[in-house]
Amino acid sequence: MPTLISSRFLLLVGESFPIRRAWATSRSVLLHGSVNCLSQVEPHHGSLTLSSIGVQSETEQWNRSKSSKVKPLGSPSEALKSKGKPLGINKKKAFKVTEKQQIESAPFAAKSFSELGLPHVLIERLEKEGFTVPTEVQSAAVPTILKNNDVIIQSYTGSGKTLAYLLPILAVVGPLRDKVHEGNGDGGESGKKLGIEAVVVAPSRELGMQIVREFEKVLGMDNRKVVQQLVGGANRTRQEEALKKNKPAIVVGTPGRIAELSASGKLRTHGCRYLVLDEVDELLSFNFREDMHRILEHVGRRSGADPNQNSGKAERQLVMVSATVPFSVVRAARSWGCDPLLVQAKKVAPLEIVSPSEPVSLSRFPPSPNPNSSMPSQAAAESLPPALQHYYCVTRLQHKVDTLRRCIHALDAKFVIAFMNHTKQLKDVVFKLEARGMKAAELHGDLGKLARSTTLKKFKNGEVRVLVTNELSARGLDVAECDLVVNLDLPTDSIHYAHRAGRTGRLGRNGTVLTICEEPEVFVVKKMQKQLGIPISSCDFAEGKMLITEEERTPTTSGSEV
Ligand SMILES: Nc1ncnc2c1ncn2[C@@H]1O[C@H](COP(=O)(O)OP(=O)(O)OP(=O)(O)O)[C@@H](O)[C@H]1O
Repeated sequence: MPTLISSRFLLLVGESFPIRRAWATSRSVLLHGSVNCLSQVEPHHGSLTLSSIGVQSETEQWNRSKSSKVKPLGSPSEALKSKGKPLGINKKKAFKVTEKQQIESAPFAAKSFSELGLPHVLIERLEKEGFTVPTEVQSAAVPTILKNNDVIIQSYTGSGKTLAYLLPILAVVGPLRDKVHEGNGDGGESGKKLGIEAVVVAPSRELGMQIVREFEKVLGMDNRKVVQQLVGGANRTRQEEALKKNKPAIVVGTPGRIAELSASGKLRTHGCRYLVLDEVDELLSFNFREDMHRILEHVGRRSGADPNQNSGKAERQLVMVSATVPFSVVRAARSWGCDPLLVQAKKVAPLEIVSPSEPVSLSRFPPSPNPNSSMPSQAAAESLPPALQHYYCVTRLQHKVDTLRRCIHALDAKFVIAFMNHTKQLKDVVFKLEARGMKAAELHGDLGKLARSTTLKKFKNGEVRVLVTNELSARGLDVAECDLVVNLDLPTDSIHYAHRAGRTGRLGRNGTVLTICEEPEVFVVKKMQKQLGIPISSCDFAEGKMLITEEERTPTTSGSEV
């Protein structure tokens, strides 16, 4: 589209470019792994890393002076180096910059799991499964939860929040637990006799199943019956039978099914020690209101205990988890938890925002006492993995799918998630992509459980290249290889943008996010760019290449000023 980009400075990836554009160009180099481009940059600046080009702290970079575009080389994390396997999605094309860039951006703390107070047997299991170094948020969360604190865990997508709560639970519950805890409560060799000891709630079946698999991975095949899935859409009678037969110590499920089983008396959770709310901001949305109320009132609450009394609160440990923690979550934590702490990648702090007497609202982002609160935007900014690169492309509605296809070819993306807002249109996009020879499949809530899990399996094993989906897949879905996220429709706000974007660039890997929009929608992209404090560069596709448009950079403002 020459007319669209003619007035701006244009970068054609793989061709010559002036060295003064090193910052923007370096991003393209990393994106495409083009040795041609690299060779033109290196003689002037030495080898580049993510931090050296400022991508790791893009917000900072964005706000800083334009003259200091190339930073000095930082030292790679020893912790990740010791893992010995590169995380890159472009492994085959990798050149020396790529590995350093990935190491730099990986969220690992320079610690081992043994420093976190976990039992030896659990650490052995972790090592067997290839988990040798905790991520930063795991290093902060595990000891904090082990000390019996109620917590909110907030860290960006793909930073390992699941293990951050799963490990301290397994340190106390089930066969891998610390023997110190053996004499506690009713006691029991495998922990089974104690009944349900941990309830983990997730907003979707897919996420629930994924959490179960993570538990099973750590527990090992022999112990996998310690955890039981209770997701909606699955056969309820079979779940009830499994509860009776296996007597699991941990259940993971969706709010509806857990509340249903609890109300019917088939799931007894009054003696439960842990209640985990994964994707808590989603769980507190209006849709889940009644079920969440039942769960919060019953799990870990002995019958007869007054929920308004502190004594009632202390019976269970509450763990709330999300990449985005809006005001409503802080309020919920204060109301339902006991002096909860906020755990982030490198810090643990008390919640100071709302007085404990304030009522909990189970609606999404309720009006806060401070109408100018920038909490949602701040939360979104902190939820983004640092190694992501963000672009937008302007096109007409009828050309969106073609732009998607050209983008996939230009970036040679292998695992693509394309988001839309309306379920009805997903099929049409799949049809168009397949007609052009690209393997695609739709994934949405109207499909049955089996169809959903089959599609997801096919996507994960590479049979399907493009997963066309809606908000269902925006949260929690962990497909490590996902290298491209495309917004075919604009997300409703920066929080939704952050969760969609977070399906790529997981655990320090590279990732690209492209928003395909029409001209009148560009202002929305600009607004999200400001709210998130990230650069979202304009781009186009021609001759199988990505053209990145250099735009005038305006300083970002905080979310509250937008
Ligand atoms: N210490 C670790 N070492 C290696 N891999 C890890 C480690 N911790 C987590 N992972 C892996 O990283 C991936 C991302 O973890 P996880 O899904 O828990 O991220 P998350 O922060 O919960 O993301 P989201 O916010 O999108 O739900 C998973 O595949 C997980 O198995």
